[in-house]
Amino acid sequence: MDSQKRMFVFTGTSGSGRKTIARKIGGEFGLTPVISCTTRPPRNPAKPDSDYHYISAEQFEEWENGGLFVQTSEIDRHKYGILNRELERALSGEADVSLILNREGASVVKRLFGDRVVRIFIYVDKQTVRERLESKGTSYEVVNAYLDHYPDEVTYRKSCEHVVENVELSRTLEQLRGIIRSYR
Ligand SMILES: Nc1ncnc2c1ncn2[C@@H]1O[C@H](COP(=O)(O)OP(=O)(O)OP(=O)(O)O)[C@@H](O)[C@H]1O
Ligand SMILES: Nc1nc2c(ncn2[C@@H]2O[C@H](COP(=O)(O)O)[C@@H](O)[C@H]2O)c(=O)[nH]1
Repeated sequence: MDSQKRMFVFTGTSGSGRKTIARKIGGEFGLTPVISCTTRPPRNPAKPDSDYHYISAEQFEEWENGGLFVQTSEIDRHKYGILNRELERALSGEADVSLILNREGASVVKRLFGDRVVRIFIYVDKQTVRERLESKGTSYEVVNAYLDHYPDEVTYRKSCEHVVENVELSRTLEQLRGIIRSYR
């Protein structure tokens, strides 16, 4: 693997806007996204998004037993993990990479890759999470699951290299541009 590549890890509280931010900032800076596998069904099964590789529980278990994942986590009865080959492919390219992980995953990659990993903690308050998710039609169960995780998730900010509150998107993106440029 190329030791020069940075790994920007977007972590934080669920529903805070990490996917939106990672997509926009990743596009601007040409970051290579590392797509996780999950056994969670797509939010809209009729039109699966490209946020994950959606795989069966059996397939996940087989790959997990075969040691194919860098790390795995179980969240709300669903498994999530980054494949070694997916990360290696991303790191063998020309660009820095981006990952979206919970605190467990972020801690593992930090331990494995040290200073190359920059953890950016994105958060908003609980009420804002609820309002944003409800406004995009997210189910009651999913909104409540996100909010249940909030107290545990928010404590991880102290461990991260950067902490950004995502209130006004344009301001968040400006802050992030400054952060990413400071590593170049
Ligand atoms: N600054 C912002 N202002 C208003 N709405 C926002 C802002 N940032 C993101 N959103 C909206 O909030 C919702 C949640 O964003 P997103 O799906 O990116 O969050 P996430 O943290 O990746 O969630 P998850 O925990 O599902 O990974 C989306 O509808 C998104 O468009
Ligand atoms: N430890 C890992 N966490 C991951 C991975 N891929 C995503 N995630 C995190 O899971 C939760 C739930 O995601 P959701 O899209 O189902 O709401 C969220 O915090 C993600 O950041 C992974 O490979 N490892």
